[in-house]
Amino acid sequence: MSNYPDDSLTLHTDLYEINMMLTYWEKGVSERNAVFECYFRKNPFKSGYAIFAGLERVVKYLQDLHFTDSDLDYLRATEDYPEEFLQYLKDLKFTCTIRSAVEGDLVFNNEPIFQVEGPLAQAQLIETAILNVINYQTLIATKASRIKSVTGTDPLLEFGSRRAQEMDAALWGTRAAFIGGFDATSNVRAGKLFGIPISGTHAHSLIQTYRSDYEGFKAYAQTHKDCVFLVDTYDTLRSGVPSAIKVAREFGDKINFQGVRIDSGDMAYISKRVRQQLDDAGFTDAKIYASNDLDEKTIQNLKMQEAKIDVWGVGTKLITAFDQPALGAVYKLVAIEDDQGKMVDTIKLSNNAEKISTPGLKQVWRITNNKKDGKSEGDYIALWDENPQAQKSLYMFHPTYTYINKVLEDFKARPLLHDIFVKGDLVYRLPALQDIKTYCTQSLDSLWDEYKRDLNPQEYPVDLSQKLWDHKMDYIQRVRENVESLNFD
Ligand SMILES: Nc1ncnc2c1ncn2[C@@H]1O[C@H](COP(=O)(O)OP(=O)(O)OP(=O)(O)O)[C@@H](O)[C@H]1O
Ligand SMILES: O=P(O)(O)OC[C@H]1O[C@H](OP(=O)(O)OP(=O)(O)O)[C@H](O)[C@@H]1O
Ligand SMILES: O=C(O)c1cccnc1
Repeated sequence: MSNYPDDSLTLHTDLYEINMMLTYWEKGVSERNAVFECYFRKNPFKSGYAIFAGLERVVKYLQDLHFTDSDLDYLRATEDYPEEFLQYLKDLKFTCTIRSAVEGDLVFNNEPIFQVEGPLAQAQLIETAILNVINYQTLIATKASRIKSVTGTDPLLEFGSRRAQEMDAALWGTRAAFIGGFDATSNVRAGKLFGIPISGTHAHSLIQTYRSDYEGFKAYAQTHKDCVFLVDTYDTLRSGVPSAIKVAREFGDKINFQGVRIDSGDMAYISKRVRQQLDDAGFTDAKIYASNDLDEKTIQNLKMQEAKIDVWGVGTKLITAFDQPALGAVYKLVAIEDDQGKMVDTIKLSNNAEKISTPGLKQVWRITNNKKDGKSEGDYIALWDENPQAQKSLYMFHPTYTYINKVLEDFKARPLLHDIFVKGDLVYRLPALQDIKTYCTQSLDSLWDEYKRDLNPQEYPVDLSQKLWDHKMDYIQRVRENVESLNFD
């Protein structure tokens, strides 16, 4: 496929990032301190929240960030970069400070969820990979959480690998789904690499091979202890389930007859009939598994119809984020060192108020009310030198509709962005995946139901401190005046 001996992730970037690095390097600003922040503008799936995921992969990517000889050979062969610049790339060492939300935490639209501070050229280079990873994994963890919100305590199996957008998406999507609430995956590699429990039944091909449900189930039972039989190959009620029951009776204790899987038809009607058949045969503990293009809407609807389904297998609609294939997180420069060595905040204007970036290095504070079961009151974005923890009361107001406001007296504020790397050194201990999953559940418990409901959730407050809001308005004004004073004639 390639003439090059290695495939380092350092080139997993858009060409324009390296082109900008060249400009910064030629102009002597590549080592200036810069701050970029990553955020998304709308919660995905019209959800009231998102679940942050992707940090582990980003950490591994950054730990190994360096241009290999073959990366440089490739750039030499394709781009017209000066040799001295390639030498600069060769010597480049990652020295940025990274602050980030942690995996499994709740994150919301229009707040920084990942922050990079460090030499401009480096911070520019890593934009693409960071967005690539966080956009996808956060999207899938959120979709998984939405599906989990309707399945409750029913086991939830991830079946998406065959439909995912290629292998990386299958693997890391599965991990994100596990964080968001799935219990197990059919992807064996994800089990090996991440320790996610693996689970599997069998396909229609097994039955087709033996040409009858009975012979297929028998062959499986002769070779496996745990058996879940797929009963819809020919006729679920007249052949599939009766054959499964026959085999389960014949094998008795030799197998662990866990249940049957249905994969087509009207799953409410069929599952009820299947339940009756299993119960009548005395297999009251046998579970009914269901799969077939399921998502949170279908599952909720099936529950409403009192379908007798115990275990849910979900593939395509989860792993491809079917109803919203991109999160749309962006990476914006919010501050840069000037030629006097002083940090200057920057802004990106837009006609659309939502698209105007918020200048300056910031921290996001999650505000909880001590009086109301410790539930979240909202997020409060403040300039880095502010400390709401030290304040007696907190004035929170909507950044656009400022008449929506409240004053909190008895509150806690905890920072959302944690130090991950400090000047290139990893200072964060990556948690075990199970702990991330548990943390995700706890985080969701801290959110009022109004923000969690599937349909038309309330908008969770993501507010700016008064100081930051004033600062932003001041910048908008200043940039406008600057533009008006320009004269190109
Ligand atoms: N009772 C139900 N209420 C709502 N949706 C259902 C119900 N039963 C099944 N579904 C969903 O309806 C869709 C039916 O898909 P489709 O039209 O492909 O039918 P099928 O039964 O899978 O047919 P095939 O035999 O070709 O696989 C699936 O997404 C399935 O999850
Ligand atoms: O429907 P999804 O949510 O995407 O879940 C994954 C699907 O993959 C399998 O079908 P497939 O037709 O690929 O193989 P099979 O022969 O095992 O049915 C399985 O039976 C599910 O229907
Ligand atoms: O184990 C299963 O039943 C399974 C695995 C992958 C896709 N569909 C079903």
